[in-house]
Amino acid sequence: MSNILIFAGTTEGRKLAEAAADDQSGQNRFLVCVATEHGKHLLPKDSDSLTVLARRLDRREMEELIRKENIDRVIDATHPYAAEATENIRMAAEHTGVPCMRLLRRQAEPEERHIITASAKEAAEYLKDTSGNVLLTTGSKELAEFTVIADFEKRLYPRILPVPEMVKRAFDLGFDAAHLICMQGPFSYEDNLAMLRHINADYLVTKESGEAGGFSHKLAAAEAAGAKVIIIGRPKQEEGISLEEALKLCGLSQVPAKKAAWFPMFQDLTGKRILVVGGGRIAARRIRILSQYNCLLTVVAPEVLPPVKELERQGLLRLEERPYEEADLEDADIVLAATGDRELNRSIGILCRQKEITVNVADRKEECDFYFPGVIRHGDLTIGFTAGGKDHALAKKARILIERGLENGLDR
Ligand SMILES: C[C@@]1(CC(=O)O)C2=NC(=C\c3[nH]c(c(CCC(=O)O)c3CC(=O)O)Cc3[nH]c(c(CC(=O)O)c3CCC(=O)O)/C=C3\N/C(=C\2)[C@@H](CCC(=O)O)[C@]3(C)CC(=O)O)/[C@H]1CCC(=O)O
Ligand SMILES: NC(=O)c1ccc[n+]([C@@H]2O[C@H](COP(=O)([O-])OP(=O)(O)OC[C@H]3O[C@@H](n4cnc5c(N)ncnc54)[C@H](O)[C@@H]3O)[C@@H](O)[C@H]2O)c1
Repeated sequence: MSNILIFAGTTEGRKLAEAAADDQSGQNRFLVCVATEHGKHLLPKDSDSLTVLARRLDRREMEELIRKENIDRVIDATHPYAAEATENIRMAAEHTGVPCMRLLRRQAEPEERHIITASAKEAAEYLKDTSGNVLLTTGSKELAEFTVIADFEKRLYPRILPVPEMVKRAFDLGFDAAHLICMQGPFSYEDNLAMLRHINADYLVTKESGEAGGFSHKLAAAEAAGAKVIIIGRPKQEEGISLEEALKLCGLSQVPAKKAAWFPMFQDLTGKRILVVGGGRIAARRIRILSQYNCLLTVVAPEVLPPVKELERQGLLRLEERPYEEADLEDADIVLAATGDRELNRSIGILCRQKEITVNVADRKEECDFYFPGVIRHGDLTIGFTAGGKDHALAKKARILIERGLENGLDR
């Protein structure tokens, strides 16, 4: 019999817990720790083989738990950005002499997710060819490097220590007072997110500072704010084992994911405030359909196709011919992100989930709360088509086939 302690809080942690709950071998007892009741809610119910504990533990409490429960092995499946938890788990395991494995999702190399540069100079060179606001968190020493950027005093927001020499250096270089963020860290995820939002940042520049510099908080906040991260110096990839390896280590086999199709729920859209961001081919196709459902439609896009303008003339929607702004989400009940800009669509999806607004992201099915169906209306009959997001052309083909069938008198 072995006792295994799992720190969960990620999809991988949940999958491991599901496999543990299904374990019929009688060989293992699993104790799964998550930080919150919400986290517990997402996990399987307690069973003979599994107990879930919902509480944020400090290092001492972790050690007590490991000793009290006679833990033989620890698996850390916390979030990659939860660097503090990972450090506590590692230390607690070390102090109690229990082996500890870090479970990590296979993810893209940092080079694919972020812009990695060798120096501040190189980061500045990169920014020269971009537009949008930048939160500079590299300190005041390298500020001069960034003055090669055109309009640097308008685009850049340096975060520097509230020390007279440093503030003076920034002024001497020509930075604008209204753009200086003079504060002493450490900065939490929330602090970073608030600052990125406040300055409407498209970029965050940071050094690869390791944990003392709050690096992971910056990355997580930038992701939530939809800001691209430029890292000076190459970040270390955390080492760890995969979900498959963790399952094997625990003698478990993965519970097959329940691949249920999505339920076709027909919804009353009367009076619902629906925001469509984008006015191209895809948006126009969806706007045309939505305009038949008594909802309050708003379309925001710098360029829209003629059919959308025609619907505006008919008073069926409000049209804002300009780029999207975050404030557009205020008051929306449902949002469709259908611009040609992947990063923008993605950030709209993230913000909507944060604000609990139902969202459809036309270029990434994984980011959708609902799929837009192919639609047929034939008298009182309404038909929606989906191929579960797996074969869009099939949904279209089926729609056309049934439409023809209806026209040819299938309904008689
Ligand atoms: C039903 C329909 C409704 C509508 O759009 O009005 C619809 N897609 C249709 C057509 C279509 N879509 C695409 C093509 C190009 C050729 C091809 O790939 O086949 C064509 C053909 C065409 O346009 O002729 C490309 C595409 N679509 C999605 C992605 C991203 C991804 O898969 O992650 C990409 C790649 C984009 C890229 O590369 O950037 C995603 C989604 N598209 C969906 C709906 C949702 C689930 C649908 C399902 O059940 O499968 C879902 C998951 C989310 C959503 O957007 O709601 C409509 C038929 C309407 C009709 O004619 O009746
Ligand atoms: N779900 C689907 O069925 C499906 C099918 C094909 C393509 N797609 C994806 O859907 C997206 C849109 O495709 P499309 O063919 O309509 O593209 P498109 O190029 O015809 O239209 C893009 C629209 O986005 C608008 N836009 C660009 N920047 C904007 C901003 N900052 N704010 C507001 N609006 C902005 C443009 O003005 C334009 O109206 C693409 O990402 C495409 O990959 C989805």
